[in-house]
Amino acid sequence: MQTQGVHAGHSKQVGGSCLLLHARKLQSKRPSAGRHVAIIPDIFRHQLRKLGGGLATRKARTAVTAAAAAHETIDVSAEVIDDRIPVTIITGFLGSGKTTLLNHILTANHGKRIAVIENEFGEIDIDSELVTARDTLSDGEQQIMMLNNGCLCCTVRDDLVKMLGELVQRRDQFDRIVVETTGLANPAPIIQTFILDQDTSDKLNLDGVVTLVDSKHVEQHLDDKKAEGDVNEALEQIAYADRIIMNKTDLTSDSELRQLESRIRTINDMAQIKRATKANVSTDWVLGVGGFDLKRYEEEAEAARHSSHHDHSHDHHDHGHAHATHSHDHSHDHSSDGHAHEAEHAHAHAEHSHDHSGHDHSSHDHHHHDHHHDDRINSLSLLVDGDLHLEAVNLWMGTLIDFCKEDLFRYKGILSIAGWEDKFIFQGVHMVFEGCAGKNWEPNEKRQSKMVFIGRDLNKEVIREGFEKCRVKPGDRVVV
Ligand SMILES: Nc1nc2c(ncn2[C@@H]2O[C@H](COP(=O)(O)OP(=O)(O)OP(=O)(O)O)[C@@H](O)[C@H]2O)c(=O)[nH]1
Repeated sequence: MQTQGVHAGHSKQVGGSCLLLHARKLQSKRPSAGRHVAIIPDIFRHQLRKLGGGLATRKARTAVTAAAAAHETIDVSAEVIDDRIPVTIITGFLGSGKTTLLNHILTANHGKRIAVIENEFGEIDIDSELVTARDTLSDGEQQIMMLNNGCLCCTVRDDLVKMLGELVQRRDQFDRIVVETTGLANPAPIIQTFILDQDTSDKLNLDGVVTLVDSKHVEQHLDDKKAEGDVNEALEQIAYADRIIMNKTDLTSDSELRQLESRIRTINDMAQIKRATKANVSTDWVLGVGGFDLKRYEEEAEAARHSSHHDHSHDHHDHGHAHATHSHDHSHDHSSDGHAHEAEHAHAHAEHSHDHSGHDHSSHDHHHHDHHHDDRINSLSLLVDGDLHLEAVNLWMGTLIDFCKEDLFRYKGILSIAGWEDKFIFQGVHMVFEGCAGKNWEPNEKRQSKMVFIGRDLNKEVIREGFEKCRVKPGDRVVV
């Protein structure tokens, strides 16, 4: 049985406790801290009250409550093995290549035993027949379950929970679960099932959302004007993704692909993107994503930082980043004035990243600036140099989450809090927030805070200004 990353366990099982205890740890370090309520734990408690749990499991909450009642100290550095079953959601618009990817995963040589849940609208099961890989699997290996006659995100959501429960009973027969949604599924409620349903989240760990994009046809679906309140599924499937496969590249030109990638980036500046034909990507890249794992996020950011320092070469074929039309000047001044700026293109990704802290993005010739799309769903990446005031961040984040509510789809960040030796890592889905102390800032490491928000109708200007106001400015009194 594969145990999915010990780090995942650390963040998900004890996300709440490490955060709360971190505040206590600070108190013991600094006598003055006791007078001030640690703000991020406040947000966390607030969300727990509202949602009855979320990303923190019942186990974690019990541990926190018990520890708080007994005034005990929990070893927050202890790694907790996460033995929950990892689940990958494959989504993407009709015909984008989901079943093709599934076949690829089922036949690839990765040594993992996979159970599949296929969702189809109609009563007649066609999709499972298209999973040609099933013919090559022995009876014992066949774990393909069909959820017919309804969509996972609405009518058959309870069936999904039931089916997952059945799989949990047979967990010795496989290592992970892959769920293929219908082409018209809105991934949000499916994701929430894994986060908010207590029994499900206790036993299953949502590893990542992989979205297939039909590079030839997706734009027309993105442009679909929907009535107020209706979901544009193609947009939402991109917005919630941890991995995006721009499939069917054989049907499009390079310049179309660059243009599409720029547009995808404005919708989701958090996901990694790969171009492919026949969904032929490395299975490691789609399985074991750790998309909801704080430690993993920190590691990726770290890798991005190192690669940006040591390797400015780009593999255009692999990640297809739209650099051909960017005019990046890597000799520009990276010493920052520390202002919060919006990085409208992908700069902080494990595979490809730059540290452009503080430089003026408006001076770049970004290809997608020429192509204006009125996508109500988009992403905002912010980066400021220096430290942030704890209380200001608390207030700002709490207000933002409360105000945006369901319009805030996903967000992640790594913050530099004044007076804290370690980084603060957090992520959230709608109003479910999870955060925890990360690694210490290295002595020579530039302290800075970055955040990515993906949502609908986000008021970028207001969010940017709010973030900027959290910065510690020269002469500020820092309260920790
Ligand atoms: N030209 C081309 N065709 C592809 C590629 N990938 C998949 N296809 C074809 O596109 C069609 C749809 O692929 P599927 O994998 O069934 O797509 P899907 O997302 O599962 O489709 P639905 O279940 O209907 O939503 C099939 O005929 C595939 O063979 C590709 O990279 N290039």
